[in-house]
Amino acid sequence: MDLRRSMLFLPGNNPGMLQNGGVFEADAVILDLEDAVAPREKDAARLLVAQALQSVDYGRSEKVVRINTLDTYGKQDIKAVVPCSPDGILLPKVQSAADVQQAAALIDAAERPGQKKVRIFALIETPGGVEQAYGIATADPRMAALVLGAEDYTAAIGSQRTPAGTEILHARSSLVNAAAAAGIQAVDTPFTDVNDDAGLANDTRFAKSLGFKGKLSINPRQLEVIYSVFNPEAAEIDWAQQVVAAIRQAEAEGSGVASLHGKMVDAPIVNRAERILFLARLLGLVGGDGQ
Ligand SMILES: CC(C)(COP(=O)(O)OP(=O)(O)OC[C@H]1O[C@@H](n2cnc3c(N)ncnc32)[C@H](O)[C@@H]1OP(=O)(O)O)[C@@H](O)C(=O)NCCC(=O)NCCSC(=O)C[C@@](O)(CC(=O)O)C(=O)O
Ligand SMILES: [Mg+2]
Repeated sequence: MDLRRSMLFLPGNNPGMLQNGGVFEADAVILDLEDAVAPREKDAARLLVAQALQSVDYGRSEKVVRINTLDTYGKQDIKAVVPCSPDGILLPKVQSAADVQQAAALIDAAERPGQKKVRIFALIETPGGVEQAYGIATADPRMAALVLGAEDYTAAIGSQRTPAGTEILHARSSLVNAAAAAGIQAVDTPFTDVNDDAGLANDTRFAKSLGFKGKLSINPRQLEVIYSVFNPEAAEIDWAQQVVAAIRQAEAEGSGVASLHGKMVDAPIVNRAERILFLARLLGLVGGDGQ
């Protein structure tokens, strides 16, 4: 499992933000050539992003480039940035499996021999994309995650964002289900008020409860809040350790079901506990044996 609690957007036309993007310890950075960049700045931003990929140390952050749609500047973007070894390409406004397959073929042609395969992240931000989410998630082996873009999506369905998020519940759940069925991750839409930490925490907790594995961010100040939600809490880790201990003891006694504080522990509960311990191990919160 790759750690993508938050993916931080860095506007591709802002040399300062591109340069500093490695210091925030985001699980992923997204060097943006699409909506953060005005049309007259597209060529300059493409050069800047290609240069940043080769010269800036983004540390442990996964390096992802959001390109433009393939019917605008996207083909030029792929040609310029893929040979600079990004870890992934975020495709905006994906509507169908064919969109992913067309991009995959272009990426394939642009990769240098021996280069690590570039993953694809599909930004789902249209009603058609939501309808086709499973086909998109399974369109190509390069697919790493489905990512929700709620601003474009709500504009397209003629709705408005609200704090409760009722208007995007269907899209959120559709993405989570499609991604889980395809065995990839779902990453939630950004929270656009960078000064409302409480609102961000609520929105992130809700996204996590639906099954999202991470959330986009647009400002480094949002990372700590998002991490605090996605990181397993001490009580969760403690529960997971007790579950694993209980099932081990039951198995030693020849049973596949255990009881913990009066509650049944069987395979799905153990799977959930193991996911928590896996994440805790990745984050160094427990040792290699889960203790
Ligand atoms: C929001 C704001 C203007 C706030 O500015 P503020 O000035 O109030 O920020 P401050 O916190 O005061 O900055 C303190 C220090 O942090 C530095 N700093 C800030 N942000 C940084 C950053 N991202 N990376 C590195 N550094 C950063 C800053 O340079 C300063 O450094 P320094 O001067 O050295 O102290 C700013 O963050 C920003 O521009 N964010 C990126 C916005 C963006 O990428 N949008 C497009 C992507 S979303 C999208 O497209 C989604 C979607 O697809 C979804 C859909 O469809 O639903 C769609 O279509 O909408
Ligand atoms: Mg968008």
